[in-house]
Amino acid sequence: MKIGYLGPKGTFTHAAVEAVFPHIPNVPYHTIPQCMDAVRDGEVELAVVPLENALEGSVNLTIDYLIHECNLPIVGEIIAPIEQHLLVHPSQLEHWLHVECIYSHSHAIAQCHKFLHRHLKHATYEYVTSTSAAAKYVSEHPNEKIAAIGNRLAAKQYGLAIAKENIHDYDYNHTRFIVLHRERCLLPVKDQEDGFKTTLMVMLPKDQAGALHQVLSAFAWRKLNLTKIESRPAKTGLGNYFFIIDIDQKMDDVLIPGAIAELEALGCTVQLLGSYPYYTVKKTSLV
Ligand SMILES: O=C(O)C(=O)C[C@]1(C(=O)O)C=C[C@@H](O)C=C1
Repeated sequence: MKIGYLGPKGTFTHAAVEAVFPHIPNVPYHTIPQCMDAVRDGEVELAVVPLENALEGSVNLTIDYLIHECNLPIVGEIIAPIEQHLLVHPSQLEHWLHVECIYSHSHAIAQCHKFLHRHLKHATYEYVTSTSAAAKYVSEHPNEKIAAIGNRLAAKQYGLAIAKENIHDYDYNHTRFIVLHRERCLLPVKDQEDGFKTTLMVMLPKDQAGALHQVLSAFAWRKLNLTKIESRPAKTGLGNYFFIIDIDQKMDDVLIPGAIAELEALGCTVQLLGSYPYYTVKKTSLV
């Protein structure tokens, strides 16, 4: 068995994979869609990709590619703490306040806006596919006045120095990663899961007054606790949206199937994206 992840080596996704699947060989892919395609095409059995960050919100590319392009079931979730550091080539360490351009993943830059505004106002941003891709670029251009935002694992992997630690703007910084497989399956994880979730995609019937209220009632009167509801454009016309709904429990025989049947009776299209265990990674087991 092999696990694909958003690479190159040293991303937060890589750290999450190593923490939960330490004995399974892993393979880096350049982009989130490439990771998902690798599972669909059978190059790897599992893929781990970022889904949502506590400070910056959803990783839209993951949701959109999953819904519109590569419909794989979610079979697990990893929740990991995120610590962002400012990384520079060791030769630039003393001059980090003069870096002219910051390289990183858009989510990582967004998690550090207050720091960047306060200390590096003059710098421009270069958005790349991952934090470790940024670290790699900085390591390969020692004479440029540039820095990357990334983690300790990337600093070590690419021989960079940490100019400033913990530059994320709020202490509680965690990211949810989803684990994808071609079919529903049990994960090869030794640790006890921390709980279960069920994720649905719901498309409302067109222009119906109170439709969202009725959808929420189907969960509310069954006392199904929702941990997330988010809308994304259906990409079929202005005002057309689908909802991603996370329910705080495993698929059962009565309540969730009953809620789905009620939504369908209301004219909604419902798709079960997965019912899966989640694992919370402790700070010490990361980088
Ligand atoms: O670039 C990485 O290191 C990733 O694993 C991607 C990603 C993201 O997409 O949110 C993961 C965690 C952090 O929130 C920042 C970046």
